[in-house]
Amino acid sequence: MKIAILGYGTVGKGLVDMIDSNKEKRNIKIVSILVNNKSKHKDSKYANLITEDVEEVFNKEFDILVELIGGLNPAYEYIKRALESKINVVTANKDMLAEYGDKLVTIAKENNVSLRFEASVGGGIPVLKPLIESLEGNLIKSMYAILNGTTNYILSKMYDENLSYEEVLKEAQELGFAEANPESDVEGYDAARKLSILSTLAYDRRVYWRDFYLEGISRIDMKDIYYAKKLGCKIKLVGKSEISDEKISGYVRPVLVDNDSLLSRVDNEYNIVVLNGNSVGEVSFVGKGAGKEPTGSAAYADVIDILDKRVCNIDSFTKEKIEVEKTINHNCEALLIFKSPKKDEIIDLINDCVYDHRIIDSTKEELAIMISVDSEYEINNILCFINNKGYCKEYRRLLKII
Ligand SMILES: NC(=O)C1=CN([C@@H]2O[C@H](COP(=O)(O)OP(=O)(O)OC[C@H]3O[C@@H](n4cnc5c(N)ncnc54)[C@H](OP(=O)(O)O)[C@@H]3O)[C@@H](O)[C@H]2O)C=CC1
Ligand SMILES: N[C@@H](CC=O)C(=O)O
Repeated sequence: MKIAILGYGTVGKGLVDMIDSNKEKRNIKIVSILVNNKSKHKDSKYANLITEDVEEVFNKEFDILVELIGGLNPAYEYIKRALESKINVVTANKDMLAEYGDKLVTIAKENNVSLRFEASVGGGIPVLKPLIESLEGNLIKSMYAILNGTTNYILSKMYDENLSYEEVLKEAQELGFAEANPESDVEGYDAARKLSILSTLAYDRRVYWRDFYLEGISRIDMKDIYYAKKLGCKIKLVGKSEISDEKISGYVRPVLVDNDSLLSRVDNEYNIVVLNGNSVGEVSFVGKGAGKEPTGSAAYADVIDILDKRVCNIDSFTKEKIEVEKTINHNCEALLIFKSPKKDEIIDLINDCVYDHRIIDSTKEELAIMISVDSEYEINNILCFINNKGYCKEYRRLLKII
């Protein structure tokens, strides 16, 4: 089996190492490796196969194209070209799947070749294959997950080691966890794209990532961590979606999770996906969600599946787009934090509106109150009243998973 690899960065190197360490078992020959800047790779393993010219790659003969460049362009053009030339494709590119999954799946089908993307969700965790194959007979009703290694790493280090957001983001970049533009990680886009891929496959409807409620971690500071600790919780960037009555609801947002919960035990670059099927009940998949070896392992598994001629059904991408409800319409708890001198007025107003609430902290600068309500609409109303009355313009809210 001959393969060409586009991209020789974190994941590309992880894949090449795995191919090499399994040489005795599998006969996979790398014919070409495309990079952006060849001079960076002059001392690399396989330096003789490295090129900056994509035509040089496509002039070679190969059975699988592995796309590990990232981003939409030129990756889309290269994947499309390979599929149209009846070449199988493996990719780790969730940006691409989330945006153009429907188009690419159609092209792959028309040309009778495989498009595999296990590494695009959950790094090294085998989750797409079990979802598509092992759980095929289940109706998946809901899922919740930690889907971004970089943000989980940042939140863990802020919590455990009191390190600043900026310091840990830099570390996550050096470790190869972060995207080329880390805004994708910290603003939650990456997690939302992964949640949309999972949701599309799980609910057999095309779920578009921008339709989820979306909030990242870039505004989480040490004060939020302080409140989380005080409440016996951690803060995690969680993605959640569910289907009911032909409607999907879903979000990616930072939430408080109890210290003894499943999510709370998933730290650093680890990810977790919990799926709820009608027959199987809850099943969880946990493992490293980012980094060279884990993601290389997932891409390698896709190559092997193609080599062994195992095909899987990913038609859900071509189904009609389904509407997504962004607001939580069942009971929830939230920590509201107000920066305002009008604390008494805010407390009185909350007293009038919410039966179940408790003050967590009240200092000269800040008031923190935990409230329990029947839906997120109530929280929005309270914040709207407070704002309209001019009591506070600067507030934050952190939902708690219950
Ligand atoms: N890092 C991770 O943990 C994970 C990453 N992914 C996904 O895997 C993919 C690759 O990520 P990662 O390995 O981290 O990225 P890197 O930035 O480490 O590597 C990207 C590689 O692609 C090459 N490249 C970039 N742009 C071009 C271009 N226009 N033409 C040719 N080559 C190009 C770069 O060349 P050069 O070396 O010359 O700069 C580099 O070799 C992305 O889609 C990412 O989202 C998925 C799961 C986990
Ligand atoms: N930047 C991503 C890499 C893997 O998908 C992450 O941090 O999870």
